[in-house]
Amino acid sequence: MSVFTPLARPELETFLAPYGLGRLIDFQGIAAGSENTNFFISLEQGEFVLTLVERGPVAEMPFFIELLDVLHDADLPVPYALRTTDGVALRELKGKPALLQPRLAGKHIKDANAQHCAQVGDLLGHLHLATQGEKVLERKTDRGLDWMLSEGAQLISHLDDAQQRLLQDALSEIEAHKAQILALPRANVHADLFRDNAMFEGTHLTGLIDFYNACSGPMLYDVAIALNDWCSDADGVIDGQRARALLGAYAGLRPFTAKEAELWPTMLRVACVRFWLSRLIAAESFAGQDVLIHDPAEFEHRLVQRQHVTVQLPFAL
Ligand SMILES: Nc1ncnc2c1ncn2[C@@H]1O[C@H](COP(=O)(O)OP(=O)(O)O)[C@@H](O)[C@H]1O
Ligand SMILES: N[C@@H](CCOP(=O)(O)O)C(=O)O
Repeated sequence: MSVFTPLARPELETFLAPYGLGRLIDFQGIAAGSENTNFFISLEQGEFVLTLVERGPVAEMPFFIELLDVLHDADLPVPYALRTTDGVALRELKGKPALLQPRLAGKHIKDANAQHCAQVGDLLGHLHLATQGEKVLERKTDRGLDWMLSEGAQLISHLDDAQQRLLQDALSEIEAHKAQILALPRANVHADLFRDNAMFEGTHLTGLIDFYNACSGPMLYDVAIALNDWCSDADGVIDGQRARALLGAYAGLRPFTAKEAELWPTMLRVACVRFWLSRLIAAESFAGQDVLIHDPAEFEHRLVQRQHVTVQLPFAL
């Protein structure tokens, strides 16, 4: 489980009092998640989630709070930091940055179908429309192309021969296309829109959570990250029906450009490298600990399958 910082009822009651949301009825640590400590909190006035930020870009909490405010104001189903009666959003508990957010309805789904994927494409399109161009809130990702190149170069000797060839080819491709990728149309990107960061009621998308990888960057990168998770089968092969549903819904809101269509296969591979590397690093650094570790091989297989991309971007000449 991933409750890194346990909390006792009295300290929680003291922390929650300034929100003016009534007495604490119940609270429960959330086992899912791998970065932060989260609790479901029942107060007299509703259901909430308390997050203690454990690692990652702690100093950049004001960016995440501002971005979620923008998206909430755009009526997107995202959490946002509730304010105390004195107007404070970012607080501290047990020495960690702490946020109280509304609890969103719905649950994660494991087996996505084309309807789920269309909803994901639609939400991603709205997220990008709300933040693209001059509206973008700048934040450089800490897991961008330079990070991939330097971490990849360090990790490559830990891999077997076939894996080394696969990774080396992908790193060379990143190096060769870096400038073109960074010149693609930009917005704020979630950068981690996996099934375990979205919630559904039936086929209705009710929540997008976990914005701690959000940054400013190429919108196509976000589409590739989402498609790699939502539209892959167990062997990493892209499911054409789900992929067309996601891409079609997205393109209905924001048509892809010619340059995006050209870089699409490359971007799918870049998005595989990003999570193959972060999972390899997590598997090494958290080995033997009680922390949720995702299987790095899943992205190795997806990267193998992305060597020949048959699902093109819907792009009108
Ligand atoms: N605002 C929210 N509403 C409902 N559930 C939430 C909310 N925030 C987090 N959760 C639940 O907590 C789990 C872990 O949250 P997440 O942000 O993914 O953690 P981590 O940053 O540690 O990966 C999610 O899978 C979800 O079930
Ligand atoms: N969704 C990711 C985990 C989040 O990435 P991280 O780099 O912030 O750990 C995955 O499934 O690997």
